[in-house]
Amino acid sequence: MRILIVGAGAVGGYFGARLARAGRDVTFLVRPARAQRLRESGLAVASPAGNDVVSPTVLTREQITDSYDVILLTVKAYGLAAALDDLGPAVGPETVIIPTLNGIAHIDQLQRRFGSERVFGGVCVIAAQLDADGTIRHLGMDPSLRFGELDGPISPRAQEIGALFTVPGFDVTLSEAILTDLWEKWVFLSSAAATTCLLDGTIGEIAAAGGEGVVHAIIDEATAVARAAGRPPRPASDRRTRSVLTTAGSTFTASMFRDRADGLPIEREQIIGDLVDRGRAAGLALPLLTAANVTLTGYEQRRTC
Ligand SMILES: NC(=O)C1=CN([C@@H]2O[C@H](COP(=O)(O)OP(=O)(O)OC[C@H]3O[C@@H](n4cnc5c(N)ncnc54)[C@H](OP(=O)(O)O)[C@@H]3O)[C@@H](O)[C@H]2O)C=CC1
Ligand SMILES: CC(C)(CO)C(=O)C(=O)O
Repeated sequence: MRILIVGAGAVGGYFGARLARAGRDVTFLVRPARAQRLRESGLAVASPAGNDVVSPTVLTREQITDSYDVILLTVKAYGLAAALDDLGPAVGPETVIIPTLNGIAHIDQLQRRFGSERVFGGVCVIAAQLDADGTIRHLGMDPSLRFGELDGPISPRAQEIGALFTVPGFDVTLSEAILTDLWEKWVFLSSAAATTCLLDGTIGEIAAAGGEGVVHAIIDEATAVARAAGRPPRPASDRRTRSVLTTAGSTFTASMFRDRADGLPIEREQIIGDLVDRGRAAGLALPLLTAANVTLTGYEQRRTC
Protein backbone atom coordinates (compact mmCIF):
# COMPACT_ATOMS: atom_id res chain seq x y z
CA MET A 1 0.00 0.00 0.00
CA ARG A 2 1.22 3.49 -0.85
CA ILE A 3 1.33 6.05 1.95
CA LEU A 4 1.43 9.83 1.41
CA ILE A 5 2.49 11.93 4.39
CA VAL A 6 1.32 15.53 3.97
CA GLY A 7 3.80 17.74 5.81
CA ALA A 8 7.25 16.77 7.05
CA GLY A 9 7.15 18.77 10.28
CA ALA A 10 7.22 17.43 13.83
CA VAL A 11 4.43 14.86 13.49
CA GLY A 12 4.67 13.99 9.78
CA GLY A 13 8.46 13.83 9.99
CA TYR A 14 8.53 11.58 13.05
CA PHE A 15 5.86 9.07 12.03
CA GLY A 16 6.82 9.17 8.35
CA ALA A 17 10.51 8.53 9.10
CA ARG A 18 9.62 5.52 11.25
CA LEU A 19 7.39 4.12 8.50
CA ALA A 20 10.08 4.71 5.85
CA ARG A 21 12.75 3.06 8.01
CA ALA A 22 10.52 0.00 8.33
CA GLY A 23 10.42 -0.27 4.54
CA ARG A 24 6.90 1.00 3.97
CA ASP A 25 6.18 2.73 0.63
CA VAL A 26 6.22 6.31 1.94
CA THR A 27 6.14 9.58 -0.02
CA PHE A 28 6.16 13.05 1.55
CA LEU A 29 4.11 15.89 0.07
CA VAL A 30 5.91 19.07 1.12
CA ARG A 31 6.40 22.65 0.00
CA PRO A 32 9.41 23.70 -2.09
CA ALA A 33 11.79 24.88 0.66
CA ARG A 34 11.27 21.72 2.73
CA ALA A 35 11.58 19.58 -0.42
CA GLN A 36 14.96 21.07 -1.22
CA ARG A 37 16.26 20.49 2.31
CA LEU A 38 14.98 16.90 2.44
CA ARG A 39 16.52 16.09 -0.93
CA GLU A 40 19.87 17.59 0.11
CA SER A 41 20.17 16.35 3.70
CA GLY A 42 17.52 13.65 4.23
CA LEU A 43 15.00 13.60 7.05
CA ALA A 44 16.69 13.52 10.44
CA VAL A 45 14.97 12.44 13.65
CA ALA A 46 16.51 12.98 17.09
CA SER A 47 14.66 10.88 19.63
CA PRO A 48 15.13 9.01 22.90
CA ALA A 49 13.63 6.09 20.95
CA GLY A 50 16.54 6.23 18.46
CA ASN A 51 18.11 8.80 16.15
CA ASP A 52 17.78 8.22 12.43
CA VAL A 53 18.20 9.82 9.02
CA VAL A 54 16.12 8.56 6.11
CA SER A 55 16.02 9.63 2.46
CA PRO A 56 12.36 9.38 1.51
CA THR A 57 10.62 10.12 -1.76
CA VAL A 58 9.61 13.77 -1.72
CA LEU A 59 7.04 15.53 -3.92
CA THR A 60 5.71 19.04 -4.23
CA ARG A 61 2.07 19.49 -5.21
CA GLU A 62 2.56 19.84 -8.97
CA GLN A 63 4.48 16.54 -9.00
CA ILE A 64 1.55 14.39 -7.83
CA THR A 65 0.67 12.00 -10.66
CA ASP A 66 -1.34 9.31 -8.91
CA SER A 67 -3.57 8.57 -5.95
CA TYR A 68 -2.41 6.98 -2.68
CA ASP A 69 -3.99 4.30 -0.47
CA VAL A 70 -3.47 6.16 2.80
CA ILE A 71 -2.85 9.85 3.39
CA LEU A 72 -1.54 10.91 6.80
CA LEU A 73 -2.43 14.59 7.05
CA THR A 74 -0.10 16.38 9.47
CA VAL A 75 -0.28 20.11 8.74
CA LYS A 76 -1.18 22.70 11.38
CA ALA A 77 -4.80 23.82 11.42
CA TYR A 78 -3.98 27.21 9.90
CA GLY A 79 -2.42 25.44 6.90
CA LEU A 80 -5.33 23.06 6.37
CA ALA A 81 -7.27 24.90 3.65
CA ALA A 82 -4.22 25.21 1.38
CA ALA A 83 -3.15 21.64 2.12
CA LEU A 84 -6.57 20.30 1.07
CA ASP A 85 -6.18 22.03 -2.30
CA ASP A 86 -2.66 20.65 -2.67
CA LEU A 87 -3.41 17.03 -1.81
CA GLY A 88 -6.57 16.78 -3.94
CA PRO A 89 -4.88 15.02 -6.90
CA ALA A 90 -3.57 12.34 -4.50
CA VAL A 91 -7.09 11.31 -3.44
CA GLY A 92 -8.64 8.43 -5.38
CA PRO A 93 -11.82 6.37 -4.91
CA GLU A 94 -10.22 4.02 -2.35
CA THR A 95 -8.02 6.55 -0.50
CA VAL A 96 -8.28 6.78 3.29
CA ILE A 97 -7.25 10.08 4.89
CA ILE A 98 -6.04 10.00 8.51
CA PRO A 99 -5.63 13.48 10.02
CA THR A 100 -3.51 14.09 13.12
CA LEU A 101 -4.80 17.60 13.77
CA ASN A 102 -6.12 18.57 17.18
CA GLY A 103 -9.67 19.83 17.71
CA ILE A 104 -12.60 18.56 15.65
CA ALA A 105 -13.39 21.15 12.95
CA HIS A 106 -11.05 19.53 10.40
CA ILE A 107 -13.17 16.37 10.32
CA ASP A 108 -16.16 18.25 8.84
CA GLN A 109 -13.88 20.06 6.40
CA LEU A 110 -12.37 16.78 5.18
CA GLN A 111 -15.75 15.08 4.88
CA ARG A 112 -17.19 17.97 2.87
CA ARG A 113 -14.20 18.06 0.57
CA PHE A 114 -13.46 14.38 -0.02
CA GLY A 115 -16.56 12.46 1.16
CA SER A 116 -17.19 10.84 4.55
CA GLU A 117 -16.20 7.40 3.29
CA ARG A 118 -12.60 8.53 2.78
CA VAL A 119 -12.10 10.08 6.22
CA PHE A 120 -10.90 8.35 9.39
CA GLY A 121 -10.52 10.06 12.74
CA GLY A 122 -6.97 10.16 14.08
CA VAL A 123 -5.40 11.00 17.42
CA CYS A 124 -1.68 11.47 17.61
CA VAL A 125 0.31 11.59 20.84
CA ILE A 126 3.88 12.85 20.88
CA ALA A 127 5.69 15.96 22.05
CA ALA A 128 7.87 16.91 19.12
CA GLN A 129 9.07 19.94 17.23
CA LEU A 130 10.73 20.86 13.95
CA ASP A 131 14.10 22.43 14.72
CA ALA A 132 15.47 25.37 12.72
CA ASP A 133 17.99 23.05 11.01
CA GLY A 134 15.16 20.78 9.80
CA THR A 135 15.66 18.01 12.37
CA ILE A 136 12.56 16.44 13.92
CA ARG A 137 13.13 16.59 17.68
CA HIS A 138 11.12 14.14 19.78
CA LEU A 139 10.92 15.93 23.14
CA GLY A 140 8.92 13.43 25.14
CA MET A 141 5.79 11.29 25.52
CA ASP A 142 5.66 7.77 24.08
CA PRO A 143 4.62 8.31 20.43
CA SER A 144 1.35 6.74 19.39
CA LEU A 145 -1.29 6.90 16.68
CA ARG A 146 -4.90 5.94 17.25
CA PHE A 147 -7.35 5.88 14.39
CA GLY A 148 -10.56 4.39 13.10
CA GLU A 149 -13.73 4.75 11.08
CA LEU A 150 -15.77 7.76 12.17
CA ASP A 151 -18.93 5.74 12.60
CA GLY A 152 -17.68 2.96 14.82
CA PRO A 153 -16.76 -0.65 14.26
CA ILE A 154 -13.25 -1.66 13.23
CA SER A 155 -13.46 -2.37 9.51
CA PRO A 156 -11.26 -4.67 7.41
CA ARG A 157 -9.60 -1.62 5.82
CA ALA A 158 -8.82 -0.19 9.27
CA GLN A 159 -7.21 -3.51 10.23
CA GLU A 160 -5.17 -3.48 7.04
CA ILE A 161 -3.94 0.05 7.67
CA GLY A 162 -3.31 -0.79 11.32
CA ALA A 163 -1.02 -3.63 10.23
CA LEU A 164 0.71 -1.36 7.70
CA PHE A 165 1.39 1.23 10.42
CA THR A 166 2.68 -1.30 12.96
CA VAL A 167 6.40 -0.47 12.89
CA PRO A 168 9.11 0.20 15.49
CA GLY A 169 9.13 3.71 16.98
CA PHE A 170 5.46 4.21 17.83
CA ASP A 171 2.37 2.37 19.01
CA VAL A 172 -0.76 1.98 16.91
CA THR A 173 -4.25 1.40 18.24
CA LEU A 174 -7.45 0.95 16.27
CA SER A 175 -10.44 2.69 17.81
CA GLU A 176 -14.17 1.98 17.72
CA ALA A 177 -14.83 5.36 19.32
CA ILE A 178 -12.50 7.77 17.57
CA LEU A 179 -14.83 10.78 17.87
CA THR A 180 -14.94 10.34 21.64
CA ASP A 181 -11.15 9.93 21.60
CA LEU A 182 -10.81 13.16 19.62
CA TRP A 183 -13.08 15.04 22.03
CA GLU A 184 -11.15 13.69 25.03
CA LYS A 185 -7.89 14.89 23.56
CA TRP A 186 -9.50 18.23 22.72
CA VAL A 187 -10.71 18.69 26.31
CA PHE A 188 -7.21 17.86 27.55
CA LEU A 189 -5.36 20.05 25.06
CA SER A 190 -7.70 23.05 25.28
CA SER A 191 -7.48 22.89 29.07
CA ALA A 192 -3.69 22.60 28.90
CA ALA A 193 -3.40 25.49 26.44
CA ALA A 194 -5.86 27.74 28.32
CA THR A 195 -4.21 26.96 31.67
CA THR A 196 -0.60 27.53 30.64
CA CYS A 197 -1.31 30.52 28.36
CA LEU A 198 -3.78 32.30 30.67
CA LEU A 199 -1.92 31.61 33.93
CA ASP A 200 1.40 32.03 32.08
CA GLY A 201 3.60 29.25 33.37
CA THR A 202 4.39 25.58 33.51
CA ILE A 203 1.96 23.25 35.26
CA GLY A 204 4.37 23.04 38.21
CA GLU A 205 4.67 26.84 38.50
CA ILE A 206 0.89 27.22 38.39
CA ALA A 207 0.44 24.54 41.08
CA ALA A 208 3.08 26.19 43.29
CA ALA A 209 1.31 29.54 42.96
CA GLY A 210 -1.99 28.09 44.22
CA GLY A 211 -3.64 27.75 40.80
CA GLU A 212 -5.18 24.30 41.23
CA GLY A 213 -8.75 25.56 41.67
CA VAL A 214 -8.54 27.64 38.50
CA VAL A 215 -7.16 24.67 36.56
CA HIS A 216 -10.09 22.49 37.62
CA ALA A 217 -12.51 25.31 36.70
CA ILE A 218 -10.96 25.50 33.19
CA ILE A 219 -11.27 21.71 32.80
CA ASP A 220 -14.90 21.93 34.02
CA GLU A 221 -15.68 24.47 31.28
CA ALA A 222 -14.09 22.38 28.49
CA THR A 223 -15.84 19.28 29.84
CA ALA A 224 -19.20 21.06 29.81
CA VAL A 225 -18.79 21.84 26.10
CA ALA A 226 -17.93 18.20 25.36
CA ARG A 227 -20.95 17.07 27.38
CA ALA A 228 -23.21 19.49 25.47
CA ALA A 229 -21.90 17.95 22.25
CA GLY A 230 -22.80 14.48 23.51
CA ARG A 231 -19.13 13.47 23.92
CA PRO A 232 -18.26 13.81 27.62
CA PRO A 233 -14.80 12.51 28.54
CA ARG A 234 -14.85 9.05 30.07
CA PRO A 235 -13.82 8.89 33.75
CA ALA A 236 -10.28 7.63 33.04
CA SER A 237 -9.65 10.50 30.63
CA ASP A 238 -11.07 13.06 33.07
CA ARG A 239 -8.84 11.72 35.88
CA ARG A 240 -5.79 11.84 33.64
CA THR A 241 -6.46 15.40 32.47
CA ARG A 242 -6.91 16.66 36.03
CA SER A 243 -3.85 14.79 37.26
CA VAL A 244 -1.49 15.91 34.44
CA LEU A 245 -2.59 19.55 34.70
CA THR A 246 -2.22 19.82 38.48
CA THR A 247 0.97 17.84 39.15
CA ALA A 248 3.33 19.65 41.52
CA GLY A 249 6.77 20.24 40.01
CA SER A 250 5.66 19.38 36.45
CA THR A 251 7.49 21.18 33.64
CA PHE A 252 4.65 20.42 31.20
CA THR A 253 3.39 23.20 28.93
CA ALA A 254 1.06 23.03 25.94
CA SER A 255 2.66 23.46 22.53
CA MET A 256 0.53 26.62 22.15
CA PHE A 257 2.34 28.12 25.16
CA ARG A 258 5.72 27.33 23.61
CA ASP A 259 4.68 28.56 20.15
CA ARG A 260 3.48 31.86 21.67
CA ALA A 261 6.76 32.24 23.58
CA ASP A 262 8.63 31.77 20.28
CA GLY A 263 6.43 34.31 18.44
CA LEU A 264 5.04 31.61 16.11
CA PRO A 265 1.52 31.18 14.71
CA ILE A 266 -0.81 29.31 17.06
CA GLU A 267 -3.84 27.04 16.54
CA ARG A 268 -6.06 29.25 18.75
CA GLU A 269 -9.08 29.16 16.48
CA GLN A 270 -9.28 25.35 16.35
CA ILE A 271 -8.18 24.57 19.94
CA ILE A 272 -9.85 27.34 21.99
CA GLY A 273 -12.01 29.52 19.69
CA ASP A 274 -14.07 26.67 18.26
CA LEU A 275 -14.68 25.25 21.75
CA VAL A 276 -15.88 28.65 23.00
CA ASP A 277 -18.16 29.06 19.96
CA ARG A 278 -19.71 25.61 20.44
CA GLY A 279 -20.17 26.22 24.17
CA ARG A 280 -21.84 29.58 23.60
CA ALA A 281 -24.14 28.05 20.98
CA ALA A 282 -25.16 25.53 23.66
CA GLY A 283 -25.90 28.38 26.12
CA LEU A 284 -22.86 27.82 28.35
CA ALA A 285 -21.05 30.62 30.19
CA LEU A 286 -17.33 30.01 29.74
CA PRO A 287 -15.52 32.87 31.49
CA LEU A 288 -12.09 31.24 31.72
CA LEU A 289 -11.98 29.79 28.21
CA THR A 290 -13.26 33.13 26.90
CA ALA A 291 -10.48 34.94 28.77
CA ALA A 292 -7.91 32.59 27.26
CA ASN A 293 -9.42 33.12 23.81
CA VAL A 294 -9.29 36.92 24.20
CA THR A 295 -5.68 36.84 25.43
CA LEU A 296 -4.59 34.61 22.56
CA THR A 297 -6.54 36.62 19.98
CA GLY A 298 -4.65 39.68 21.20
CA TYR A 299 -1.40 37.81 20.67
CA GLU A 300 -2.41 36.91 17.12
CA GLN A 301 -3.37 40.51 16.33
CA ARG A 302 -0.06 41.87 17.67
CA ARG A 303 1.84 39.21 15.75
CA THR A 304 0.37 40.12 12.38
CA CYS A 305 0.37 43.94 12.66
N1 LIG B 1 4.03 18.57 17.61
C1 LIG B 1 3.38 17.76 18.42
O1 LIG B 1 3.98 17.28 19.39
C2 LIG B 1 1.97 17.38 18.15
C3 LIG B 1 1.21 18.01 17.16
N2 LIG B 1 -0.07 17.57 16.92
C4 LIG B 1 -0.89 18.17 15.87
O2 LIG B 1 -0.41 17.71 14.61
C5 LIG B 1 -0.50 18.74 13.61
C6 LIG B 1 0.88 18.99 13.05
O3 LIG B 1 1.68 19.56 14.06
P1 LIG B 1 3.25 19.68 13.93
O4 LIG B 1 3.81 18.52 13.21
O5 LIG B 1 3.75 19.99 15.28
O6 LIG B 1 3.39 20.96 13.01
P2 LIG B 1 4.71 21.47 12.23
O7 LIG B 1 4.53 22.92 12.02
O8 LIG B 1 5.95 20.97 12.89
O9 LIG B 1 4.60 20.69 10.85
C7 LIG B 1 3.61 20.97 9.92
C8 LIG B 1 4.28 20.88 8.57
O10 LIG B 1 3.25 20.96 7.60
C9 LIG B 1 3.85 21.54 6.47
N3 LIG B 1 2.84 22.05 5.57
C10 LIG B 1 1.98 23.06 5.77
N4 LIG B 1 1.18 23.23 4.71
C11 LIG B 1 1.58 22.31 3.79
C12 LIG B 1 1.15 22.00 2.48
N5 LIG B 1 0.16 22.66 1.88
N6 LIG B 1 1.78 20.99 1.82
C13 LIG B 1 2.77 20.31 2.41
N7 LIG B 1 3.24 20.57 3.66
C14 LIG B 1 2.64 21.55 4.33
C15 LIG B 1 4.75 22.63 7.01
O11 LIG B 1 5.76 22.81 6.06
P3 LIG B 1 6.52 24.17 5.72
O12 LIG B 1 7.90 23.91 6.18
O13 LIG B 1 6.40 24.29 4.25
O14 LIG B 1 5.83 25.28 6.49
C16 LIG B 1 5.25 22.00 8.29
O15 LIG B 1 6.54 21.48 8.15
C17 LIG B 1 -1.08 19.97 14.33
O16 LIG B 1 -2.45 20.05 14.10
C18 LIG B 1 -0.80 19.69 15.81
O17 LIG B 1 -1.78 20.27 16.65
C19 LIG B 1 -0.62 16.51 17.59
C20 LIG B 1 0.10 15.89 18.57
C21 LIG B 1 1.41 16.30 18.96
C1 LIG C 1 -0.48 17.55 24.51
C2 LIG C 1 0.28 17.15 23.28
C3 LIG C 1 1.79 17.25 23.50
C4 LIG C 1 -0.05 15.66 23.05
O1 LIG C 1 0.43 15.13 21.92
C5 LIG C 1 -0.14 18.02 22.11
O2 LIG C 1 -0.81 17.57 21.23
C6 LIG C 1 0.22 19.47 22.07
O3 LIG C 1 0.72 20.05 23.07
O4 LIG C 1 -0.02 20.05 21.01
